Amino acid sequence: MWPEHPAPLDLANLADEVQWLDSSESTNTHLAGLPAPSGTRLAATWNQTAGVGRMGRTWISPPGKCLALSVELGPQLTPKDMTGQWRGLLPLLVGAHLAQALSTVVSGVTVKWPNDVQINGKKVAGILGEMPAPGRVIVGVGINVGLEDTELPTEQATSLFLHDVEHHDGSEHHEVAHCESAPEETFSEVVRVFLSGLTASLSRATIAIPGPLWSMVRDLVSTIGQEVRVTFPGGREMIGTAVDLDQYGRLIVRTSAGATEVVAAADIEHLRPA
Ligand SMILES: Nc1ncnc2c1ncn2[C@@H]1O[C@H](COP(=O)(O)OP(=O)(O)OP(=O)(O)O)[C@@H](O)[C@H]1O
Ligand SMILES: O=C(O)CCCC[C@@H]1SC[C@@H]2NC(=O)N[C@@H]21
Repeated sequence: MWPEHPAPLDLANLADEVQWLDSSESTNTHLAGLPAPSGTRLAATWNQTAGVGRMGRTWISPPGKCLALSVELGPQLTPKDMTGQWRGLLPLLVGAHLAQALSTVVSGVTVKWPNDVQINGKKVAGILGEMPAPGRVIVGVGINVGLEDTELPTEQATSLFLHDVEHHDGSEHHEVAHCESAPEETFSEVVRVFLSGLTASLSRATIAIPGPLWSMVRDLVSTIGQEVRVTFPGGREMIGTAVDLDQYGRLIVRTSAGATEVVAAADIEHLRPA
């Protein structure tokens, strides 16, 4: 069972400043309200009461069941030009590292463009990048950890608990729980893999994104190759096949009439494999 009151995670040394919060309205908003840090700053809680999602939506986090974690990248890790290649690629890079970390305890993890992490096509985590002031970048992730099926906010959502990973010991048999360690220990390790991977990638790539990093991201984006419905801000819709990701993290979509559209911001629905 996932504990009703999970213990704080051990996030020591994962950022220059680490704040574990008993509760927070929104860990992103919490960090944005603090003065800019001189290094990286991390805030996390099991009890986020007014989580913010993409496009002003609500992020639902039942108490004790959903990890809310935000990191302000700080001067050393913030990409120098957030108007160019990084704008679209940063959320994808975060998603790719989170997918890799979750893959240590469950199989079938991919990234749905632009910013959802899914297990077998269902959303297990969402990512929200925000720039509260020029040069400040905060990346927030909400991970559905202990939700039972009656607690899922939508039919398209899932949780790690539903994949039996709360005691996972890192062995090959992802669907079976064998280990004696506390679920919080397992999950602290997942977060450690996620943040250390993200930090290492960012420290290698503050100006442009190296090709191998872009390829790593592209390989995890399950949207490529799918037939998709694209809904642009404003409501225009388009159906086509997502054929690739460009160097700016935009999705290339080809319609059946042969037109190609480069999509920078939109909601995507996977219809069926093309
Ligand atoms: N804990 C949560 N887990 C999953 N989805 C959530 C949660 N809380 C709120 N939602 C929101 O429910 C809505 C429906 O989720 P759905 O999986 O259909 O994704 P979507 O519309 O493709 O989402 P997105 O716009 O983030 O890509 C989304 O806006 C999603 O962000
Ligand atoms: O899929 C989405 O719409 C993005 C959800 C992002 C949720 C996380 S939880 C931690 C951080 N704090 C927030 O208020 N939102 C992000």
